[in-house]
Amino acid sequence: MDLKSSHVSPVLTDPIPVNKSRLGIHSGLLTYSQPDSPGKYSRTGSRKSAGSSLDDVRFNGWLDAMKASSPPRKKLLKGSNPQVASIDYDIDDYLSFMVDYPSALDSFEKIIDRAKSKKVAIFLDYDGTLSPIVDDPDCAFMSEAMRTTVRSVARYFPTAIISGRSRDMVFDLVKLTELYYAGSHGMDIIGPFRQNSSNNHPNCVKFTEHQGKEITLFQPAREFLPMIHEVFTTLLEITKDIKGAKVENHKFCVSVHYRNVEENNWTAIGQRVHDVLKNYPRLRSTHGRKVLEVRPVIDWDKGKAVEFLLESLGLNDCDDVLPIYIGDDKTDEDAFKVLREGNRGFGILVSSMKKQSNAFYSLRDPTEVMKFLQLLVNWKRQEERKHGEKYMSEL
Ligand SMILES: O=P(O)(O)OC[C@H]1O[C@H](O[C@H]2O[C@H](CO)[C@@H](O)[C@H](O)[C@H]2O)[C@H](O)[C@@H](O)[C@@H]1O
Repeated sequence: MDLKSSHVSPVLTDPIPVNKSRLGIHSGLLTYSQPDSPGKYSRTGSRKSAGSSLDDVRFNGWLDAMKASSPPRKKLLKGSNPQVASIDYDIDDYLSFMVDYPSALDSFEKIIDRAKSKKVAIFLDYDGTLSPIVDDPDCAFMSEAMRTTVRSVARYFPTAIISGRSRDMVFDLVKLTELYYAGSHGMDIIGPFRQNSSNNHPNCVKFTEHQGKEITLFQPAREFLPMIHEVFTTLLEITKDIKGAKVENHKFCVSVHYRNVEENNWTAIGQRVHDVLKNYPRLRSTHGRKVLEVRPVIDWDKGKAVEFLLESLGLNDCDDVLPIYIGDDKTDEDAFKVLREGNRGFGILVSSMKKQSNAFYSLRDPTEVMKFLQLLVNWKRQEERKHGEKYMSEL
């Protein structure tokens, strides 16, 4: 990706393909009143004009996806922690999944074979990767052991966290200054400053930290801030009567959680989000783990954020760089895809269930992620020790 030469805003101008087909499927019943005024930043009517039946089809697709993010549990492995929300271990499925996406722990030798004499860069998702999935998003804490491990990783490799949460929120959870952070699915990045790189992009602001370090703030969806705030307020209001619903403002995107909502209310929650978005053709919704994520329609995602950070780090088009991205949900697929298609590194999917992915390897849960990161650190330490010994013997 050459951000430098294009200087094109990632904001797309005409996001909604107009499909005129009418399939005549009736929509679900609304149990709430839509706000009279669509709000200052919305553009009423443009989605509605595509026909309500088309909306119904789209909505039904949403409902399927909402259900798909919550597959039924079958056989639970022993020793599961009851406080951890989603341990959907099905042993048979998991074993067949491992054939397609081998364990990164079992394949560690193979991985370091590729890493030898390369600069390894580490990209980490937060929820479900560094912290276990729990019922309350405010309580998704990472363990001290994981924090210590991530700190060691950052000592040896350039390391960034790329999360759907707001950048401030993910920093408050991780609390490590040694890393780079990208919040709101990569739409809010704090990265290193590099002259003559994508940092010259118009959406980049360079500034100097209090310790004197020059850094770059990149926010490609800045113009959406008031719109996102407005949508957040609306979604908060119209879901407040649904028990268990939770709406989070992540600055450049909004999360609507239904993990704690009774399944027979999922239609209502999906329908309300869907109806609000009819008034905002420049926003779309994606599916995470029992969460609908409302975000700007811009050509920017976690994959683009990886490319941006690699370029900022001076690691973009080198054959001697091996980026590794570890993540657990659909939004991480954009990053896996960038690495797979560019044949430049690989993704590791954190999952205990069978899934289709652009990743190459898998890890079952954050505990395995921590083991993998520790193996990487130990390997790097040994490499450095070997080089040190070789250097001394040559003196
Ligand atoms: O990109 P990520 O760092 O993985 O963030 C994705 C979403 O993570 C959070 O929600 C998820 O984790 C919660 C805590 O374990 C869980 O309760 C929820 O069901 C999951 O969807 C976060 O709250 C969302 O805003 C992020 O978009």
